[in-house]
Amino acid sequence: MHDELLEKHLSLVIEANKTTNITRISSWEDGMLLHVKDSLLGLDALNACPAGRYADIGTGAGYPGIPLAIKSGRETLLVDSVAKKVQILDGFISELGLQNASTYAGRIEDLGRERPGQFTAITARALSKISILLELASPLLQRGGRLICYKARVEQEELDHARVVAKQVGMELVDDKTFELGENCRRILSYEKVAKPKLKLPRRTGLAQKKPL
Ligand SMILES: C[S@@+](CC[C@H](N)C(=O)[O-])C[C@H]1O[C@@H](n2cnc3c(N)ncnc32)[C@H](O)[C@@H]1O
Repeated sequence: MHDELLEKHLSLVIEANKTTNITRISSWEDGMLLHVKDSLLGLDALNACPAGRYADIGTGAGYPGIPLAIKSGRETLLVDSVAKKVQILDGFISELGLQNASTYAGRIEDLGRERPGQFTAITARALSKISILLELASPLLQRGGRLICYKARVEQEELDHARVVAKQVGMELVDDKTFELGENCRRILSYEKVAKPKLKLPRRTGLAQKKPL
């Protein structure tokens, strides 16, 4: 049943992509590997988060958010700033009959202002550097909640800077695993909210990405 839903989502994505650009992946084989299998590599990390609401920030076509919503059963919010993508996601949710998923059309920073501390798990794939993800996720998370970052190869410089920013925004690296994914690799890093941020978050909308900490 779950696998059927995962496949149905992928076929809806491939179909929608013919008229609106929501992903650069267009073949079934690539989609099964680089969207479905890849998304599920973070399932253990998600299951390690405290019970509660989960958000996939910068979800695009719903990866990894929709496969993780299907497999975990968590209450899931799919967040994207592009209204057209969110409209397509709403169609996916209704076609798939997902009772536990909903969408937010807007910027992550605005969600952070509207629903501070309301999530126990956040995922982000192909969105930003880790330091930026930490800044965006911290205000959304309750203490003990986790940000799960899907990365490929990560330069030491990015990790070092993430460590500095994590301290500023009250987060700490708690898990770091690397998986094989076809010819590529996927590294999944989880950061836990351990303290109040040392600065007021979210900063003005756009600053996290335009003027990173
Ligand atoms: C490269 S896509 C990745 C999509 C998906 N996570 C994946 O891995 O296939 C990044 C997505 O993040 C969204 N995005 C970027 N910045 C955002 C922000 N500040 N708030 C909400 N969505 C954002 C974009 O609209 C885009 O759909």
